Amino acid sequence: MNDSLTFAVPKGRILDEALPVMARAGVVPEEGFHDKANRSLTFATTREDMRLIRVRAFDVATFVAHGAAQMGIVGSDVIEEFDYADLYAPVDLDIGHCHLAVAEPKEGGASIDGASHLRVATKYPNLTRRHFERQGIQAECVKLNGAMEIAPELGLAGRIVDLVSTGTTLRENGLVETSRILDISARLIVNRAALKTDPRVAALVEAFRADAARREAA
Ligand SMILES: Nc1ncnc2c1ncn2[C@@H]1O[C@H](COP(=O)(O)OP(=O)(O)OP(=O)(O)O)[C@@H](O)[C@H]1O
Ligand SMILES: O=P(O)(O)OC[C@H]1O[C@H](OP(=O)(O)OP(=O)(O)O)[C@H](O)[C@@H]1O
Repeated sequence: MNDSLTFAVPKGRILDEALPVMARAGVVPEEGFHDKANRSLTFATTREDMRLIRVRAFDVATFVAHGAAQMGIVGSDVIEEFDYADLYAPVDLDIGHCHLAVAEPKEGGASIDGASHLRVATKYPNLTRRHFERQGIQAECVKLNGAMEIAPELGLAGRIVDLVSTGTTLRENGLVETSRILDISARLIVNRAALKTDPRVAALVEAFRADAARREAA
């Protein structure tokens, strides 16, 4: 099997935590990867048969689900939002911990919504709709790609659904968390067809799994 393997990583905040985990499984980028001025999106690794691509977090799942990359690392928020049938997430990497939550203005601004219909600003419309449906509430989602926290103050939506880690962003924007939807951590993801047909993918899954088990036991 001479085809090159492609491993997708998110360009943002998970990356620093992911690199040591990848290294322990034998996935090590070549020089140039850490150079902030480098605009290249594809990088060689110390394995001749593997390259890395560095893309937006949501796009990691899309590349892997379509088999354009055989494997990658992404937050479980992204996996749950897309729910791609061709994605398999076999290893919890125990990094990138945060949670998805509903938040509203501290001063009760969300009360402008009716009881059975809400407008919510979020990057996660599917998870948001599912969460409110479970309570018999129809959520109208306004899709934003960042800075959700300013939406209530500007009257775009009464509530937001966003990621929370320390809670600082909510606090500094006058919001309070009202319910927790999902606990999140980063996962190794693989394309199901690639896992079945390429033994190198199965071997890498085992390497990540063994490392996670070692860390859990430590
Ligand atoms: N505050 C946080 N603390 C810990 N993990 C977080 C936090 N915010 C986001 N994450 C995790 O990091 C992922 C976002 O990764 P990253 O920052 O690489 O995204 P990105 O591709 O830069 O985002 P964007 O598409 O918005 O540019 C989320 O999907 C989530 O799993
Ligand atoms: O609870 P905290 O520790 O304050 O973290 C939460 C913030 O982190 C994430 O944003 P990020 O910094 O990734 O920027 P983004 O808005 O561009 O997604 C998230 O969307 C929140 O805004």
